Amino acid sequence: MIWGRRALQHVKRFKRLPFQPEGLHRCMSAATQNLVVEMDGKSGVAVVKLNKPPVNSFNLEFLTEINILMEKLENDKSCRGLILTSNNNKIFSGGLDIMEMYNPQPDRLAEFWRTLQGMWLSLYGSRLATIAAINGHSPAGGCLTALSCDYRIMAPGFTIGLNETQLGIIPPFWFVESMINVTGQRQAEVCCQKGLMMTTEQAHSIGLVDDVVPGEAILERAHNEMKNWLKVPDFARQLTKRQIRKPTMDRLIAKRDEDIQNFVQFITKDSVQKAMGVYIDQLKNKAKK
Ligand SMILES: CC/C=C\CCC/C=C/C(=O)SCCNC(=O)CCNC(=O)[C@H](O)C(C)(C)COP(=O)(O)OP(=O)(O)OC[C@H]1O[C@@H](n2cnc3c(N)ncnc32)[C@H](O)[C@@H]1OP(=O)(O)O
Repeated sequence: MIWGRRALQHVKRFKRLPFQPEGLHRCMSAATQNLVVEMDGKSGVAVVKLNKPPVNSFNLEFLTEINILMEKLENDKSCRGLILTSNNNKIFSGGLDIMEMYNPQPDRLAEFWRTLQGMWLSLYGSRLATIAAINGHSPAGGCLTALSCDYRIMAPGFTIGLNETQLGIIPPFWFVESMINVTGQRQAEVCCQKGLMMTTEQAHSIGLVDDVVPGEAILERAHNEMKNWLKVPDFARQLTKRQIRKPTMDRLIAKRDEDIQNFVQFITKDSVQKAMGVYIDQLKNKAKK
């Protein structure tokens, strides 16, 4: 992948701090502008916290940061597992940054979508064992991110779902397939068509979420679950994951350009722009109240 100038600026910002002793093992902390990363050198588990106020929404720059970090972790032989969570204990991620899709410049819009595809491909196809510790609301693109992991733990009191149809948007086939692969066809049919935002308990009952744990205990639970995943020899786990996920990934890889064109054509329609404007006004007005 060729990174643009903006992306390279982010690479420079990703500062590696010196190894620091933590207990008996070494722990590395690092930070980009919008990500907090804690790497435990002994267990090989990286905890990545989304840290982009106010709602961890994914814009082009944030997605680029995540892609660069994923590449670093994939290439780091000592890293075996990734726990993805939020630094904001109320919102895991508000999904795609709606401002990227409102009055967009077509070139940036296409780059934005390609970068989202890249993020999904790297997380969904990661060699690492991946656990989403969902410690807040997780609509649309936030839900997709969680669906891309191997295991999901969610705190009660929040909502999650692919709610695109509620916004008059058709969820792309790879969003829907991600849901089907986790919940099964019937549940995916219902929740994607209706654009359901489910409570933690509802999500658990359809298998979208594997475990429900109070927010304050979610990271500890994620680390314990990670130990189970890392008991399996890496190569066996990785090749099995690849075998299961490859057909879904291949479908996007084969249609990547077509998918970008569809997205750009759809988003730039006058009717969609009008609806987007109304939705943004509603969000801003709600925030003011
Ligand atoms: C052919 C295929 C075509 C298209 C496919 C497109 C697929 C799209 C996928 C998506 O992910 S679309 C985005 C969907 N996300 C949402 O609809 C979430 C909307 N937000 C919320 O529901 C809530 O904001 C919340 C995330 C639950 C947080 O609620 P809270 O009450 O804590 O915060 P508040 O609503 O006051 O928002 C604070 C602040 O943040 C702004 N905001 C919220 N969400 C987004 C977002 N997704 N993108 C950009 N900005 C967002 C909100 O406007 C407020 O801003 P302000 O303080 O400046 O007013």
